[in-house]
Amino acid sequence: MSASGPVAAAAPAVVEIDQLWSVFHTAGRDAVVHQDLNLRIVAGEFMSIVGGSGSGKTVLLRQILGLERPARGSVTVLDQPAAQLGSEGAASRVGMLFQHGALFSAFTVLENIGFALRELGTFPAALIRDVAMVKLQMVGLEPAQAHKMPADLSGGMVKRVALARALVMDPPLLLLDEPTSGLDPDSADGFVALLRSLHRELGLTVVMVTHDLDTLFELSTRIAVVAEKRIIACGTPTEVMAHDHPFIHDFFLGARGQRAAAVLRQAPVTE
Ligand SMILES: Nc1ncnc2c1ncn2[C@@H]1O[C@H](COP(=O)(O)OP(=O)(O)OP(=O)(O)O)[C@@H](O)[C@H]1O
Repeated sequence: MSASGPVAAAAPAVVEIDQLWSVFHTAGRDAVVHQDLNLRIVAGEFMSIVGGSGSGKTVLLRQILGLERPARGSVTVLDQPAAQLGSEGAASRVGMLFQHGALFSAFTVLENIGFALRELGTFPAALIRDVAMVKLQMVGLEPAQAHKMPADLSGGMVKRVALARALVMDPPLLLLDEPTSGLDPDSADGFVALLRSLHRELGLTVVMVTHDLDTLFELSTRIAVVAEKRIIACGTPTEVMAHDHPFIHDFFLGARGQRAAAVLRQAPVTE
């Protein structure tokens, strides 16, 4: 069933963004990044956010994480204002994969993965180790990697460890910021395959920011396009590509976009 079909339409909202304004006060003036931006992301979908450089994609992810506050409007995540997610327990609701992995360099792989559980201060160390070990294997890493330091990992392994850390508390919502950036083509393909299988097997709702068209077409059930401070188009990849807007035209219909879109014709993404 396509994500835009009746099941997805009837699914509960995991993220509800209503009339959002994001405003930064810099150098004595207000810079408006989002103006009356609306977006609804439902359970089980893989929503990608695309837009030009500086269009406000990362700020949107930070709003969903509760790291930025709406100047006006609202951002609701799992029926709660995003700003109230707080740091305590937030990892059980939303997992975030930052662009460069952002591992703690002084911690081992296993310590990185178990970080959010350790911070809670309520679980015995042995249990945290066991859970972290399960997550390590879930992202396709061998137990032998558990005691390595981040500096000894390849780029692809760093991303996998960061993903295991984001999922350590089994959050229903996963945010990905440029998940394949900095990876060589083979590692990127492997990571995309992992994201695709975890999305399906764990029933995750995923929100991803990416510039990479191959990643976009391989994974997205829907795409939201940010331009002119709002969402100018939102729908299945095919629906969005049919939209008549100069950014969409340049982004999708250039030679690179056409090549990447060929994957849609071979194997349409389904839930
Ligand atoms: N903390 C901040 N203070 C002031 N301005 C900010 C802040 N964070 C972001 N901005 C501004 O908001 C705008 C949107 O930034 P954002 O990082 O969301 O863009 P983006 O779409 O993710 O860009 P890119 O694709 O280049 O990463 C930019 O003009 C940026 O300078």
